[in-house]
Order: sequence, then C-alpha cells, then structure tokens
Amino acid sequence: MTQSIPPGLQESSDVIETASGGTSQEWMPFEQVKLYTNAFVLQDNKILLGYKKRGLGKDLYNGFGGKVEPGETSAEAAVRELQEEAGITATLRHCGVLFFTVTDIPYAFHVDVYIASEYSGTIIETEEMRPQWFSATQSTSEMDVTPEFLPIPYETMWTDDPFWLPLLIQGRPFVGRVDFGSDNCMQKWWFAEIPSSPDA
Ligand SMILES: Nc1nc2c([nH]c(=O)n2[C@H]2C[C@H](O)[C@@H](COP(=O)(O)OP(=O)(O)OP(=O)(O)O)O2)c(=O)[nH]1
Repeated sequence: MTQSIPPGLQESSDVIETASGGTSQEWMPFEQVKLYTNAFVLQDNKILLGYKKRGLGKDLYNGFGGKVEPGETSAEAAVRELQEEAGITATLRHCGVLFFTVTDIPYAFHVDVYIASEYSGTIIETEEMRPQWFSATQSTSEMDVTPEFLPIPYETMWTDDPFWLPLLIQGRPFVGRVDFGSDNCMQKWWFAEIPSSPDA
C-alpha cells in the first residue's frame, strides 16, 4: 500500500485506503508546508463543533484549531486554540493527519487532528467561533425519534469532512490528502485508516 500514499503524508506500510478519487492525474506540487491543528470534543454520543465567524472556512462548522505558532509544538497549539476558540481546556489525543493544497496558494496545509473525551471550563462563544453540540450518532437505527441534538451538519462543513469525521467519531486513526481547486471543489483526494497495533 505504501506506493499509494500521496506526497506530503508520511509513508507507512500498513494503511487501509478508505476512499480516493478525482479528475486530476497528478497531485498538486507545493513549495512549503504550514502546520495547523483541529480539535474535536466527543462526549456522551455528541460532538462539539464551532460555527466559524471569520477567516479560512468562514460560515462553516468545524473543530477548533488554527496555525501552529513558532516555538510551539502541534499538541501545544491544539490545546491553545481550543482554549482561545471555545474557552475550554482538554487533554487531547492525536488521531489523524490531513494534508491539503489549494490552487493559487503556494503552500500546503498539514493539519494534525485531535480528539478529547473530557474538558474543563465552560464552553463559550468567542470572536472566532460559535460552539454547538451535535449528535455523533451515525446510524439511523441508533437515532432517537426526537433527538436532543441535530445531526452533524455536513452540508455546512468542508467538503472533505464526510470522508474522515466518521472515522474520528469511531476512534479510528486516519490520514488523508485533498487538492482543492480555486472554486473550493475537491480535485483529487485519498483517505486511509491506520489500523491500531494489537499492543496499542
Ligand atoms: N474540517 C476541516 N478543517 C480544515 C480543512 N482545511 C483546513 O485548513 N481546515 C482547518 C485547519 C484549521 O483548524 C482551520 C484554519 O485555521 P485558521 O485559519 O482558523 O487559523 P488561525 O486560527 O491560526 O487563524 P487566525 O486566527 O490567525 O485568523 O481550518 C478541511 O478541509 N476540513
């Protein structure tokens, strides 16, 4: 499987491809990589998302995250961004890597994705994000007749999120790459699950 892992992602011998496609033959070249984080809180079958009020991904729901600042590790940045954007502190577990390019942006985005099952503090709306809980239930048979929380609003999220968010919710580590066109459409994509080792 190693040969199918797109450039930008670490080679690994034991990934299981979950989706791939697109019209482009070749992956888009990139000159530089910028590090980002994205953190999700999952608790009691619900997931915390934020409605982004400004910047990249404005008017879309997402996890909480942003750029890794100089002198900071990705894990430190993830904790800081969750605190800045939702007002809470959590112990985060790394659960995925996403790699994006966008036509006309010379650098690529490496996004470390984190998950937490507990947090401390009070969730607040901030300048950047309006937090909201959604149901993390995935099968209709598990669904309540009158669910307390709305289903995940995939239609108001980045178009690649349905490929990996279900894996995150199931606690299955993943990697993926998407090349976006200037219209924000996915031109080429590849996603895989990383099976956990038996002694993990
Ligand atoms: N769910 C999802 N998130 C994405 C995708 N692409 C992408 O950059 N992101 C995330 C990574 C970051 O969490 C976020 C963008 O970071 P940001 O622009 O808010 O960074 P920042 O907070 O440092 O920016 P700022 O405060 O300086 O304006 O969007 C995607 O395709 N799907």
